Amino acid sequence: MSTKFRAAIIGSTGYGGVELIRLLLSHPNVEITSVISSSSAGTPIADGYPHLNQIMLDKLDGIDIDEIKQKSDVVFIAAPHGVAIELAPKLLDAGLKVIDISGDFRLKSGEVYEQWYKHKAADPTYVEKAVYGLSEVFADEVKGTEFVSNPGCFPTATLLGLVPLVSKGWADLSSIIIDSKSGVSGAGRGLSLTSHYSEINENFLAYKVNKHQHTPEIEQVLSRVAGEEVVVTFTTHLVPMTRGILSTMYVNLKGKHTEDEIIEMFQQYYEGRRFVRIRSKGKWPATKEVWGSNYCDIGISLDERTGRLTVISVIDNVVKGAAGQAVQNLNLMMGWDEGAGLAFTPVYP
Ligand SMILES: NC(=O)C1=CN([C@@H]2O[C@H](COP(=O)(O)OP(=O)(O)OC[C@H]3O[C@@H](n4cnc5c(N)ncnc54)[C@H](OP(=O)(O)O)[C@@H]3O)[C@@H](O)[C@H]2O)C=CC1
Ligand SMILES: CC(=O)N[C@@H](CCC(=O)OP(=O)(O)O)C(=O)O
Repeated sequence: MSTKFRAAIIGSTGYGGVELIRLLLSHPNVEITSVISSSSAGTPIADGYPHLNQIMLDKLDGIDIDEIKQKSDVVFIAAPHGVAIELAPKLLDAGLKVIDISGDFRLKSGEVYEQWYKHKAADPTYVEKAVYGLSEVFADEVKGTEFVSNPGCFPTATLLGLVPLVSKGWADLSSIIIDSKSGVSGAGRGLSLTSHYSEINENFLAYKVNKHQHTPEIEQVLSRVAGEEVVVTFTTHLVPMTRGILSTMYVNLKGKHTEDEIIEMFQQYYEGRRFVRIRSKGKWPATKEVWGSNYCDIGISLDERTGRLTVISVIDNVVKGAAGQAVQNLNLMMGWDEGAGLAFTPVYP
């Protein structure tokens, strides 16, 4: 009998789910014991994803809490908003560990969740239990927890570029502007007009301006780190590529700091955290440099004329922004090597 930790994936037929399959298939401590679909139970997962032929023979299971309990130790939920609100409490009550990659348990205020997600909020008892899994910042809280709420893709890229500055007290908290761009896989596999080839090819557009659901998530974390309320301006854009997020953050500094000093402070903040790489002076990262990997690369530039800092952060939205960080969080929860199953090089070119 296998002694590996058994994982089930709800939403395994989506982009986040299928990336979890890719990562967990090579995880040394984990075995995928159930791939779950709410709409295609009984069919082989490779029917919808032929790249899994001869790699994963499993048929999709339906959603049955008792069966999931029999078959697994941890459940990843990679489904649209609202699904985990119903399922996570049942899975936790059944004694399972849960890692939810949707936004359902990220916001501590139900009122704020309902305002931004236009959906009834989760039971506050379970919201309280959920640990926000921004791995490099909240690792101590993730260690040993049963329930992780995985951060959103834009917040992951953005917060990793802002938290060191805010925690050090070097940022003018009223000045933060975030300009983010995402590849189309961030919108999931479902068809929609904006992800339609002829709409996005040779195109570049802003969307959900001042209305993006990740705004309160970014503000919640920055406020917590700062110890006072932080409000940001956050604009998202869609770019004609498949994977990748690039976030550019503009921040006025409090006090005088040189660029060298700021780069060194970032390097110290992330010392020993292998998945965050701070670029040296004059070097800025590109999405291709993290493609298919769990890295977040950050470049920093100080405009000495204005005293304004520019921080540029890149991730692969499906890996560090979703499935990769979820696996990193499982590793932290279990006390395993943080990089287990994630120690691969970005795909280049
Ligand atoms: N794509 C990305 O880069 C990121 C996505 N996320 C979040 O992760 C979640 C999944 O995203 P993504 O994989 O891109 O989305 P997809 O649209 O690609 O996949 C979502 C999957 O959820 C399943 N699903 C739909 N309805 C239900 C239901 N009622 N119960 C259970 N499962 C259901 C569907 O599969 P089936 O019909 O087979 O059940 C579908 O394949 C979302 O909440 C998203 O916001 C977070 C960070 C990054
Ligand atoms: C390109 C694109 O459409 N991206 C999605 C990201 C959604 C996501 O990953 O985050 P949640 O889990 O918080 O929904 C968006 O902007 O809504």
